Amino acid sequence: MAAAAAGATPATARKALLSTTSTLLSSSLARSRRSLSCAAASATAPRIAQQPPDLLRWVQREGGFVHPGLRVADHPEYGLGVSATAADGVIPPGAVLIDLPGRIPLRLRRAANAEDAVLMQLADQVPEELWAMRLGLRLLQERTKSDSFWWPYIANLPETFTVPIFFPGEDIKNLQYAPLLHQINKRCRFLLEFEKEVKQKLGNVPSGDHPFCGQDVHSSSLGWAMSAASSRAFRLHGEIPMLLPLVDMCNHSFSPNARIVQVGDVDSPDMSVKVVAETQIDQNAAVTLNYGCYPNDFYLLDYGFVVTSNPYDQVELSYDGNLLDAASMAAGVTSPNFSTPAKWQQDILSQLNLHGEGAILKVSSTFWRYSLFICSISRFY
Ligand SMILES: C[S@@+](CC[C@H](N)C(=O)[O-])C[C@H]1O[C@@H](n2cnc3c(N)ncnc32)[C@H](O)[C@@H]1O
Repeated sequence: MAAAAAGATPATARKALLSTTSTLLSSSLARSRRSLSCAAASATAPRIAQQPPDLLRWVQREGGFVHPGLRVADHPEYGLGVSATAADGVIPPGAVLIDLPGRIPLRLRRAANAEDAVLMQLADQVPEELWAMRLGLRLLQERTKSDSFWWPYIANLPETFTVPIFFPGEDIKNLQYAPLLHQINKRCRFLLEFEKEVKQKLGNVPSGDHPFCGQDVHSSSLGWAMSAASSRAFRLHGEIPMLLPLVDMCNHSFSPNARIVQVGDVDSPDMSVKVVAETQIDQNAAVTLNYGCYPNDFYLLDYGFVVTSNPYDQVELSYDGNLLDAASMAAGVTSPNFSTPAKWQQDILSQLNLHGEGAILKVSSTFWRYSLFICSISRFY
């Protein structure tokens, strides 16, 4: 992801907020199942439970199907992953790899009782673009229950996530890409504000209706839950985001060897979610899914990784005449006129969608489009 010549940033305010926020969000996530306090990120994130139950067996016990030639194993770079075993021969295209009955996916549902009603009221306070926080609230609710049906799933989740809201302030600053910084900033600010709203709401709730079993919820536990949902949820029919145990152990590839198929409507009793082999899967090969054709800033923000040579990557460029004038003067140009372009120059900027309030040019990383941009700019001056 290349850096863009974007507008000036309110550096001091942002620095202050981000350093406060990252300190707050990277406090530690305790190992105890019932605790909602949070831990600093590490390269190979430990799981919520030190010795989590076997996820594959749990899925089978709850009526799901797992292809006998599959296992969950460490991936050298991506954490855990699903892969084919060495022993069972190749898996042919079209084979069902995983089949989850409707009771296994975890999603936010309309309120069935008082504690769910409170949860829904909190979820309704979350803007739609932060859908992962809504689903995260549901996950957090299950994480606090001592008898959660989903405990074997939750126990296998990472204790920490490598998404930028948990980066130290210095690392965030080094990202140097204004649209991404804006999103990180927005999320951090939201978490700090939402923590207050949650505390206020829960302060008036009778203990029996408390959606988190009376536990304190703070920005780092909310951040954990939001990151778990953003990096692991899938939207299938009806665009309802769901956490899909075991399926979400599959890592991402733009050339995946498997795909997800939803069978039946999300509310129908016979709904199920399958993972089906798209291509032959060789012994020991990783089972991969395509998480979506998104640019790298999206992948970094929601998933905490970037894809090398991402064909969907793009950068946003904006034209800030004052900033360019200031930079030119700092570089020794005596009278730059970036801030007062002539009519013909404005026309070129307009063609590039760089003229006018809020104008932004999205440039894909494909070489010829960069070249076109550079040619246009060099014609400009
Ligand atoms: C849906 S989970 C997959 C299971 C995960 N590896 C685990 O250990 O639980 C998505 C996360 O896996 C990692 N991941 C998946 N695909 C990746 C890839 N192609 N490159 C780097 N990291 C990847 C990232 O940490 C991402 O947030």
